[in-house]
Amino acid sequence: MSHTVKIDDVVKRYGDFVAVDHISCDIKQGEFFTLLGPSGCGKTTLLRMIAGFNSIEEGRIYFDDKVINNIEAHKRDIGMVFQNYAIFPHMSVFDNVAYGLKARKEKKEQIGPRVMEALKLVQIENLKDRKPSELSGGQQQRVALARAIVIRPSVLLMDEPLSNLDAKLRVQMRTIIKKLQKDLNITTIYVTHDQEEALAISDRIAILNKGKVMQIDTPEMIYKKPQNTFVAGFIGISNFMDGKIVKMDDDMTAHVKLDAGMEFKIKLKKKAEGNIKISVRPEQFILNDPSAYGLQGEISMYTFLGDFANYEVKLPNGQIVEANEYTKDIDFVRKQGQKVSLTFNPEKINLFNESGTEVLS
Ligand SMILES: Nc1ncnc2c1ncn2[C@@H]1O[C@H](COP(=O)(O)OP(=O)(O)OP(=O)(O)O)[C@@H](O)[C@H]1O
Repeated sequence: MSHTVKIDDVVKRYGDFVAVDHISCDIKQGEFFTLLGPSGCGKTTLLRMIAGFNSIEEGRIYFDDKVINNIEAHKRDIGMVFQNYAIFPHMSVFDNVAYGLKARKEKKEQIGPRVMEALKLVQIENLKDRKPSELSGGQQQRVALARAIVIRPSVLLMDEPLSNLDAKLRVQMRTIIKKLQKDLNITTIYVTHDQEEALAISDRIAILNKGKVMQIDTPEMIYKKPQNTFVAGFIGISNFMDGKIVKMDDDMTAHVKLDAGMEFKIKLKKKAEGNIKISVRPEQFILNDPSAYGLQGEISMYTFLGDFANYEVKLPNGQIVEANEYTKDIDFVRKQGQKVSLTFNPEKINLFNESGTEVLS
């Protein structure tokens, strides 16, 4: 049975530098949980702490209700997949996968069927006699995956397993990994810097920045309801605009005036005043004729992208925003230099405090 993993206020320092800065999160049994963030945010360091390759200086990590801080890596019952495959070049595919079972002194008659079962799960049973040098990158990564799951680990850890593969193979492999993870129901912690991959593959994502957790949520909530401007800016495209709350009604409706010249009303979770920031996704802008109410702008660039067009729109204050519009009919594609008015549904945007650290809407 696979474990829950509880990370409780853990810290890792390299000298004065804090690589993992009081991180906490609860990972459910069978969950596909991803650590996502820019380079150097501490995701590999945290994964290695869970694996037992890095010491845990402060805080605790639990597998179910057992503290694992002082348990050696090879006794933690984890499977690991790395970016560089880390398979043995002199051994056949079969022997690579069998290695972990032999090391655990599994019964001889069990090894063959278990290896074949794992190879079948990653769809490379026909390659069992090949050497790694006779395999493509994607096939090598399947060997690494088979080797990690053959021991039936309680927790599966993966560190950028797809980043050495080309784009098409990455998409294929992530589907295989996701399906395999669900079929085996193994609690999985996955590290990536690729936001699309994280959104596609995860049950929940922890967004990290500078060693701290910025948000833990489902992919959909991370995209639609970022808790701060870091997450809004890191995931997908967000147009940030400055403004002011000019009036607050008793029912928490804020009257907002944007510096770029438009007023709108938005329901907030709590009372607020003064300067604020909003973020608007390109697909949330509604483009209208210039006579209509909204932010008045001029299209400074457009890119036709098949089912939608992407426009850069220059606002009167000089700011350029990105807006997308579906192009069911090519005749409706707007052109450079054309004047437009932009509006949005306030329920679809996010409003943050001035420093961007807290979502207020
Ligand atoms: N052994 C070490 N000694 C000193 N600093 C380290 C060491 N290992 C990592 N760091 C630093 O800790 C920070 C976090 O590193 P980590 O490898 O966890 O980042 P990451 O989020 O996985 O980034 P990437 O996506 O680039 O792999 C980085 O700033 C890194 O330079």
